[in-house]
Amino acid sequence: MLSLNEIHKTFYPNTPDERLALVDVNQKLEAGDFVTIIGSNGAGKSTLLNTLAGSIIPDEGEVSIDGRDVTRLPEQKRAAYIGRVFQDPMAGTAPGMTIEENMVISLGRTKRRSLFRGVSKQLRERFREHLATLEIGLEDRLNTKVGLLSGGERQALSLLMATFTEPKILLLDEHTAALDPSKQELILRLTRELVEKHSLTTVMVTHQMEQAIEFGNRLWMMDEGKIIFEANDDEKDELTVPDLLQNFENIRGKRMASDRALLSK
Ligand SMILES: Nc1ncnc2c1ncn2[C@@H]1O[C@H](COP(=O)(O)OP(=O)(O)OP(=O)(O)O)[C@@H](O)[C@H]1O
Repeated sequence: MLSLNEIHKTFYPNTPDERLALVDVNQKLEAGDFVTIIGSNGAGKSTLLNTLAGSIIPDEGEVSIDGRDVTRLPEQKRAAYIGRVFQDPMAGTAPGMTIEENMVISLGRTKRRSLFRGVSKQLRERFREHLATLEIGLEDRLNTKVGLLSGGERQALSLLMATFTEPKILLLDEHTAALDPSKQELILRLTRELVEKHSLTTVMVTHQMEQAIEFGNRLWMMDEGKIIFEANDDEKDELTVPDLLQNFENIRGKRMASDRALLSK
């Protein structure tokens, strides 16, 4: 359903600041696959996610979703296929608008719907039902401005907004990294529930290796723009954090340099 063919991306080519961000990335995901991505500092993880989202256009190669070449489809047009949750809880929602208005906007991303047409009783009920599944009481706060919510509540709402429209692909960009441990747990529980409920094809970047092992059926390890190691299904289930670190050393002949990964191990 998602294929990445010979993707290359270099920032500032042919200058002293040249950075190889993606080098010959070839991968395919089947519908319902959940891949976690780990790697060293500057390995290209964010660039890969941005390439999927359409905020970065690769220099070479092709991204296709369900057989459609979307390589050059701009981010706004690709939004109908893609749900995304960022590291910063402030990034996925509009603080000056209410929960209900934010949900209308996320619906509008996928269906042609005007914010100004008003919200029918039926739609409001649907929003309420979705919010109730989060089990944090947001269903009773439809008219609360999102800027008043806590970081965890806001990230839960971002996650709901990114998933209830049933995108083809869900991108999670270290989406628990800025939260304290109890809120991380909440967001991870909701991630699991929402991905299962909507059978979403999911790509999750994380610095926490245990999270990368625990979640999903596939794992990609990146370094210097390349996917240097992958593990699928049973093979992935058997992985441990020391295995991952050892694999990195065996393949690259050096230790994985990831400040955050090592700190959060
Ligand atoms: N907008 C940009 N302009 C110039 N260079 C960039 C840009 N974005 C990324 N890079 C460079 O591309 C390489 C890959 O960066 P990227 O942010 O994708 O890595 P990452 O794996 O997400 O890193 P980290 O885990 O440290 O956040 C790095 O060398 C980085 O400095």
